[in-house]
Amino acid sequence: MSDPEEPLGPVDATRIPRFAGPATFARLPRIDEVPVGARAGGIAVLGMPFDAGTSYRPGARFGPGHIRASSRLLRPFHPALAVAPFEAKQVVDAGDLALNPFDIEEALASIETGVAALRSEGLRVVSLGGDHTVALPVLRAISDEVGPVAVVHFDAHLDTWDTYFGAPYTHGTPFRRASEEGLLDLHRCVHIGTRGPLYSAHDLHDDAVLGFQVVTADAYEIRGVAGVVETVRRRLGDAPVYVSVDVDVLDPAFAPGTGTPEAGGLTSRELLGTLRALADRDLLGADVVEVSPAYDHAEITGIAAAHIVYELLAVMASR
Ligand SMILES: N=C(N)NCCCC(=O)O
Ligand SMILES: [Zn+2]
Ligand SMILES: [Zn+2]
Repeated sequence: MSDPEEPLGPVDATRIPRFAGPATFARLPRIDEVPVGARAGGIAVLGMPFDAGTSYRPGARFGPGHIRASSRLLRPFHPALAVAPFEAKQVVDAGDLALNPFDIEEALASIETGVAALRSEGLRVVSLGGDHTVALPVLRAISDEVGPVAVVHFDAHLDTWDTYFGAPYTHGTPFRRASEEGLLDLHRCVHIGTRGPLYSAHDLHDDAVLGFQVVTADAYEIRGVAGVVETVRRRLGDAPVYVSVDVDVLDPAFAPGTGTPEAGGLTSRELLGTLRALADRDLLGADVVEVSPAYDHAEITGIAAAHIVYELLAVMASR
């Protein structure tokens, strides 16, 4: 029997093979297996199978299941941070939200309600996308509680464009809408890993007005992880942060399974190292989005995404 005082942890891989048993993230307990009182102060991993906001390759609606399937090999101890995240915090898999694939605004409302419900139980939420549109309603739910939020946004793209085909809610527009809606701390938001062609030079001007500083992918070549981290820390001050990770921030060599791939991206090691440097921060929540398994090979993208989620959980458990 498990000790009711201790967090209920993942299935023990030395007793039940990794390729057997429940298909939750990292083989963690389902939310309904942990009493409400024991969940408070914990972390919920929440699937958002939604890709009606994609502008190019679809398929991110299958991202949550793919990330979970690729998370079976994760182990309980994070050596670089010296933390056992599933012992330090009660982490649960809250399953997937049921999101209307034909009505974007209804889907966004369902996400906001779903995240708010978990947060009202005292759980922080790590979202598994889904396309990047899902970040907007998550920020609505968090900002509704704590006011304008500092966002660290890892992405090849700015995602502060205005509309596509006249549509305001897409995966290329969540951070413009968030800024317009007053959800962002305009002095404390930063993009990391930006690269590739834009629509026009105005894109960068608009982006700065909307509240973002840009750290390009090239900055890693010039200044390394430590240099990037220094810039980010200066931007954030000591504010609590929301971390949004579009898996296309990684080079397509490290994450081919995504909707809008761009050459010249980060290595997995650079991304994990940058996330790790946030371990002394108060993380309000996080997402890992844009995993599109139909374009993945040998679980390359799924494994990268599972490790990104694990890094985020370890960072959250470090404080
Ligand atoms: N959020 C992601 N992954 N991509 C946005 C790209 C929008 C475009 O097609 O220009
Ligand atoms: Zn992107
Ligand atoms: Zn994005």
